[in-house]
This record gives sequence, C-alpha cells and structure tokens, in this order.
Amino acid sequence: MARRLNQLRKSTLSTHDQLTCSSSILSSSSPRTPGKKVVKGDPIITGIRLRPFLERESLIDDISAVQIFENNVICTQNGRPQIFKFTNCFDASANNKDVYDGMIRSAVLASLQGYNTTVLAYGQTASGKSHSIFGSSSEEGILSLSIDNLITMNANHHLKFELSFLEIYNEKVTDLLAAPTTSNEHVTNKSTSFSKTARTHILNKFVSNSIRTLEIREHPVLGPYVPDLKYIQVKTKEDFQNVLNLGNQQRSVASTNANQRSSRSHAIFTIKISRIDIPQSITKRLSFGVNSNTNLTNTHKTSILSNLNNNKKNAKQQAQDELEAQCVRLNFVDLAGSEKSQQFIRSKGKNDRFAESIHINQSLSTLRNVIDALSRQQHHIPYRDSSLTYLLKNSLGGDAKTYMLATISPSSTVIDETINTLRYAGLAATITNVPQIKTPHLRHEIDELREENARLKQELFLVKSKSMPSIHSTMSTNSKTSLTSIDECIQTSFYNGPPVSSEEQIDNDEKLDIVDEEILAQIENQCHRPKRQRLSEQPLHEIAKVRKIDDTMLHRRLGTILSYVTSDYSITNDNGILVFSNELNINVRMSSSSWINAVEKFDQNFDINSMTQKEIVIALNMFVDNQE
Ligand SMILES: Nc1ncnc2c1ncn2[C@@H]1O[C@H](COP(=O)(O)OP(=O)(O)OP(=O)(O)O)[C@@H](O)[C@H]1O
Repeated sequence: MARRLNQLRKSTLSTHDQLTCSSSILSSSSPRTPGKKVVKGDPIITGIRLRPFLERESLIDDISAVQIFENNVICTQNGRPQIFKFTNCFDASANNKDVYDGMIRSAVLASLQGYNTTVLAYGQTASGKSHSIFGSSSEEGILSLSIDNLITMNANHHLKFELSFLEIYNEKVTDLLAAPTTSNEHVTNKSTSFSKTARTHILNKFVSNSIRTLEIREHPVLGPYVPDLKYIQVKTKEDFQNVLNLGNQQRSVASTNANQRSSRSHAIFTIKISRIDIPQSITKRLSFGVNSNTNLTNTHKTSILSNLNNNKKNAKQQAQDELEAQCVRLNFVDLAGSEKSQQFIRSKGKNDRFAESIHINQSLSTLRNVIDALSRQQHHIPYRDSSLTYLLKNSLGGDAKTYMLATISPSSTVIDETINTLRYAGLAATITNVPQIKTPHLRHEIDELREENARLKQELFLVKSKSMPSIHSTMSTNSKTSLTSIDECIQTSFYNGPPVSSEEQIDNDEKLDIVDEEILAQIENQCHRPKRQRLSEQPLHEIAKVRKIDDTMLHRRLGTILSYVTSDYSITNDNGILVFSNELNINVRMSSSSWINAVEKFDQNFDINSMTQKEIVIALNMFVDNQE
C-alpha cells in the first residue's frame, strides 16, 4: 500500500509539468474575455466519481488509465499523464453513501434552506450516472438517500414533498408518471398475429401515441417549466419507491422501440418541497370559484359577468403562481451518455439511430455550448437551442444551486471520452450561479431567531461561567419561551420576505459568523481555557485513535446523557446519531465528530445532575459543531 502511494506520489511529482500543461489545456477550452467582470455568486460545485472496473472489462484484460489521488484525477493517455484537480473526488472504492455524504447532502440542505437545487450526473455511457442517482439492487442511490434525509428532517411534518419524473428523448419531453393513453398489453396481444417487423412498427406507433409529449413554457417569474407535468405527493420512503418504480416502468415501456433508450435519453427526477401551511392571502384567492352562469339574457350583464370571471381567473392564476414561486425544487438529472454522435453512428449504422444521435448530440452539444458560453461570460447563452438546456436554464448560470457529478470509467479504451468529461466538468466549475432563496415567507422570523439564538448562547455561557446553579432559573421569561420554539422554527428554515441575493446572504452569514466568533472568544476568555481545535470530519475510530479515546466509552457516555432526555434515539451506520423527540421538539442528526465534541464539551462544562431535560438538550445542541 505504502509502495503504491509512493509510486503515485512520484507520478504526481513527475507530472507537475504536465499539470501546468493540462491547466493550459483547460484554460484554452475556456478562454477568459479580457477584463471580464467578476461575478459574485456560487460556482457550480463539481465532483468526479471513478467507477470500478466492470467484470466484462476485467475479462478482456483492460488496464486502468485513471487514478484518483486526493483531489487529483490522473489520466494516462498515450503513455502521457495529465492531472485534473477537483474539490470533490471519489475513487473506485467509494459507494453511493460516500458520494452522498461528501457532496450531495449539502445539496439537500440547500433545498431545505429555500434554494432551487439541481444535481447533474454527467459522463459517458456506462460510467455510472444512473448507478449513482438511482442505485442498484444492492445499493441505494443518492436520490433515495436524499429522500431518506428529507423525510427524517421533516419529523414535524411541516413540509410537503411531491415528485415528478420526466424524460427528454429526441428533444421531446414525456411525463413518466402520467398513465399512458392506451394499455401496452392490449397492443402487444392484438399484434401477436403480425410479423415481427409489422409488430415492431405497430409497437413503435403505439409507444409514440401512448406517451404524451409535453410542452415547455417560460413563466416570467418561475422561468422555464412543464405546465402539465404530474406531481405525486409522498410521505414515506415506500411511497417514493412506488413513484420511482412507476416512472422506471414507463421508461422501460418506451425502451421497447429503442433498445437501451435510457442511455440516450435525459431523465429529470424532481422533488418539489413546499410548506404545508399556505399563507391565508393565497388560500383565499385559490378558493375563488369561477361562476359560469348560463341563464343570462342580457348582453350587458353577460359582459360584466364575463369580466368578473376573468378577474377571478386571473386572481386564481396569480395565487397559483405565487404558490409555485414559494415551492423549492430539488432536481436530479441523469444525462444521456456524453460520447460523440460519431460513435453512435459507427456502432449502430442505422438511419433512425442517426436521427436519434443528432438529437442527443443536439442536447449535449447545446449543454456544452451553454457551459462554454457561461464560462466565457458571453452575452448570448443558447439555452433555447435544446429542450434540456431550456429546462435547466435556472440551474446553469441562473438563480439555483447546482452540483455536477461527473462520472468516469477507469478503462484505457475510453480515455479520450474520460478526458473530455473532465474538461467539461472543469469548465462547469468556473460557472457562477447567483442563488436566490425561493420561499420568502419566514425570512424575518429566521433572522430574528438567529440573533436570538446567538444571544441565548451567550446568556447560557455567561450563566455557566458564574457557576450555574440552574440555567433555567437565571434566564429571562422571554428567553425561555424563545428557546422552546427555536429548534422548531429553524428546522423549517424557509425564508420570508423579499428574495435575498446570495451576496446579501453571504454578508448575513459572515456577520453571524463574526458574532459567533466573538461570543466564543468571550467565553474562552471567561473560562480561561485555550482555544480548542475544531475536529475535522474523520471516521470515529480514527479520531478515537488520535485522541487515545475509547469510542465505545464515548458511545456509552452519550447514551447516558441522552437517557436523561429521551429513549428515542439511534446510532446510524456512520456512527452518527439520530435523536427523535417530538415532545421536546428536537430532531438532531449529529455526525460522529460532532457528537464526540458535544459530549466532551458537555462534560467539561456542565453537571448533568443539576440540569433539567430541556437544559441538557440546549447545552448539547450548543456544542454540536455541525448539526445536520
Ligand atoms: N460505482 C459503481 N460501483 C459498481 N458498479 C457500478 C458503479 N458505477 C457503475 N456501475 C455499473 O456499471 C454499469 C453501467 O452503469 P450505469 O448504467 O450507471 O451507467 P450510465 O453512465 O448511467 O450509462 P448510460 O449513459 O448508458 O445510462 C452498470 O452495470 C452499473 O451497475
């Protein structure tokens, strides 16, 4: 192992010059306009995932041309190594959970904060896009893990989740959750007396008739959307699985007329998140009935009534738009294989395949053109040149948060495509979005709660530093009341008020960080303790080893503390901890390093025997570095 690492290190050093060279390749594919303005916002977050060798590749003695070493992806093409640097790299040993924890979890959290968020899986055919998003029989995909996380975090049932699943194939958008217009069985049974060619023809016709093609429209506020797309509400993981199965079933019905269609179509799975409690101002307008009085005789009366009805219709439409604008969408996009159309033409050599490849190529080449134009900050971005880019307009250089997971194969036979993928992922990382919070109806409350939270933290510590007889008894009544509702409100962290620009948001966050820092500094001074170093996210056993702490002892200690609070908690696979207690209004998911820190700090600062349950929860929460 050490020898392997040394070899890789050497190869990294010896390829330092190549790095400069490959950086220049990268920059040559994204030449910067001289003097272009610096756009403030969030870059598209990119990650690279290398899949393991497949059995069939091992059988033909294919050799690995790609290695991942820390944040470097090292590709060997014609004996010449090239290095690409990325912030998130997952090697062949990573599973979907690792990808979720390392990159996608923050996308889910962003959507809960009120941002429209998109996760794009980009890469050539068979590089692992679908495996990452949808998983396999033996492994959950990042989509399922995201749903899991969302459902767990919605313990108070304040949020509603609705799912849609669409496919873009040959530039046409189809709804994978809408029932087909006729039954497939009916057609296949009826067609049994036909020859194979005639049956294929009938089936093709049936498929194109039974699957409704949808239009894309652009709304002035919402941006491009598919008006008639079906959304299905889900409450449990089982509901989600049923929706996914339904969509996949429809997708496979469509595949009968185009083998492995899924490889050449784009699929967009959307989780629409909204609050259960709709503001009254909207509910009223939504319930407006539109009268159709057919007994009118007087023309004048008719025209007045028709105007009234139109106004009602407009008010209803407006209310619906307002409601839509307050929903957040978390999209998972499984793109078609990114290889060049030439390969399709060569491998298939058929006319219909040619048309198909042109469409796929149109979508993907437009996607590349859009990425290219955005990275160069050009004025015209060709979003409308393909259905895919039109629908993803807000996710590419718009107001959404975007994550791109580029999947690559280790095989030496496809190294050109792998390098292509890495180049586009590199370009995508230079694109800046300006994310806007979409759900404006809690903003002021959240701002106030954050301030209140910081103030209470300070109050709590000050009380503690004066030997703390009982936190509760020294707190103001207001503080006690606020503390009760803080957890609940922060959990449902949908904003209220006008949309905040990401700049403002960063500014607010920075201010809050400064306040936090100041409070911590004050506390450190008061407690005369040296500043503690923050723990990095490491596996539990590693932290325990470095700190010479017995992790089972820590588990036990946490168990004891929690048993004062609730009996409803569980240890997760990654040694994190999930606490449920509706009665106490807590729903805490701590990672291993967070709760180790929390337990240690708790023990150093508090005497559990002199505290109420509520105080224990507050104190524990206060010490969690990274509450998720
Ligand atoms: N990380 C992984 N671990 C194990 N097997 C994987 C992994 N990634 C991909 N595979 C396997 O590789 C094969 C191709 O993967 P997948 O279908 O996800 O590719 P894809 O990029 O979605 O292809 P396409 O563009 O054709 O849809 C599948 O058999 C899948 O199970």
